[in-house]
Amino acid sequence: MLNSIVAKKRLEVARAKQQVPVSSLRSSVQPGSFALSRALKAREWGLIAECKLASPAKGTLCDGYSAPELAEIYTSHGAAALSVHTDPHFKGLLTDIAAVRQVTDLPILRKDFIIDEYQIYEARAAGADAILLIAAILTDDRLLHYLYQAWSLGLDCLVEVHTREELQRVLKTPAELIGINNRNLKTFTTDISNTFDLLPDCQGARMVISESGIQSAGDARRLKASGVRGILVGEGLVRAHDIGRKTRELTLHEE
Ligand SMILES: O=P(O)(O)OC[C@@H](O)[C@@H](O)c1c[nH]c2ccccc12
Repeated sequence: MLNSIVAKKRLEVARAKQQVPVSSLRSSVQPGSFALSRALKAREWGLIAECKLASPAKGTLCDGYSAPELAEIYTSHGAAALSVHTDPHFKGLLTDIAAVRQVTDLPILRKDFIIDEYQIYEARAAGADAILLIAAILTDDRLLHYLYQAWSLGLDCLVEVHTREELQRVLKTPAELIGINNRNLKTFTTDISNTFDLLPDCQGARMVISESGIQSAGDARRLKASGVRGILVGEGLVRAHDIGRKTRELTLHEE
């Protein structure tokens, strides 16, 4: 599945480059100001709430709300930042970032499969503050190159790992934000114990975000107690009976 998504992504990027060449995209970009890392540093605990309308494994997850409608709910209920899917397998579009930007001042992470520098310019041109870099689909050289490329545009990078081997590779880079994905991208099953397993290996000044499969305030509390700085949650929010209330719950607002 991951391989087929990446193969389609290459075609998608090739088409986009034909429509808007990298030179014009580059000249239209205003640098960002590292809003995601600033927001996370300003608090002990942060919820990155994801606008996730569908997933390849489960199909439609949310048909009652659009990405900007979800963004408004998340913003008014205390999320620290937003993640916006821009890949079609998740019913996402690049234009969703600009639409979400219209309704919120929170930092926006572009959630996609970044395999080309072009997508980093696209992300910033669309108004994103951060990108996801997935270690499993990037070589060491590319990962490092994209990190510096993003930073030169004032964009933060959430660098995602699922295994200890990926984490060791990422620890050799200066990545500041590490996302431990609890979802195995090959089987799509989730288990939050993956965060507890890998967390002790994350040394230094890195901030760790636990990603995927997080459902309850209990999960959030256990992750916070273990030293994680925040969580990235999609399904647990969009499938909740009361999305605003679930958002508030995962911000651990009462504590
Ligand atoms: O919906 P969940 O289980 O809360 O997961 C959110 C987020 O972590 C997930 O969408 C995600 C994390 N990394 C990814 C990489 C590709 C696609 C999707 C993802």
